[in-house]
Amino acid sequence: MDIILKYFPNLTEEQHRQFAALYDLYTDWNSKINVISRKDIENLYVHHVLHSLGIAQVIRFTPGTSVMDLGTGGGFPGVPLAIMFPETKFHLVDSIGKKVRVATEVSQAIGLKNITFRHARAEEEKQTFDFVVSRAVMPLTDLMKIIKKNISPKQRNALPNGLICLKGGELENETMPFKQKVMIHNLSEDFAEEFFQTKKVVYVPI
Ligand SMILES: C[S@@+](CC[C@H](N)C(=O)[O-])C[C@H]1O[C@@H](n2cnc3c(N)ncnc32)[C@H](O)[C@@H]1O
Repeated sequence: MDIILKYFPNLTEEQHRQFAALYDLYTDWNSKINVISRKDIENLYVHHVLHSLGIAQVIRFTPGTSVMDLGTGGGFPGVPLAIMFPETKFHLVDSIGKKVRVATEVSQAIGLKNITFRHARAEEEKQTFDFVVSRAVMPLTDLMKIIKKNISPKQRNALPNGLICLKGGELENETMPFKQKVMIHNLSEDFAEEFFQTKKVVYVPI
């Protein structure tokens, strides 16, 4: 938890309480339904919570914005982002029902009001959003094909919208089709310590 405060020292009391509660909740749920590798649960704050918040280093979602988390698993990056941006609406989608259950239970236990869930393949989700976020789910080009239908058409003077994902490895080929507009942000070591080698936030405005 200290590592979250190091990078986000201005949390409200409510956010502090919510982040602090995650450890016991995920430890408990993870012993019943595996959403985080069991030996990694000790690293919950660095490998999962802080890593998810890497997206908050790149974009501050403005109040009223809507965000879908595609392939959220046990709630990453969606749950930490929903705590960080209480005025933004998050919709977390995953094709594995028991993972969605864990994310739902954790969110209810900490009293998150700005979050909804869907147990479905993202291909079936028809709602539109300002942004889609995703961590460790599929290559950029596959994500793009799926989410084209989910990004709200841009209005005149609209705020930016697009796809933001946590990525690792060689991105040259993966980002090639989006070369002109892709923005790549390197996370610091604390934010991305060894986790899936995903040390970059890739933002493709649409
Ligand atoms: C490696 S896990 C990552 C989970 C989470 N994003 C995280 O970083 O902890 C990949 C997740 O994507 C989900 N997934 C893969 N393809 C999907 C699809 N087409 N629609 C919805 N969920 C999908 C899987 O069920 C799985 O939970």
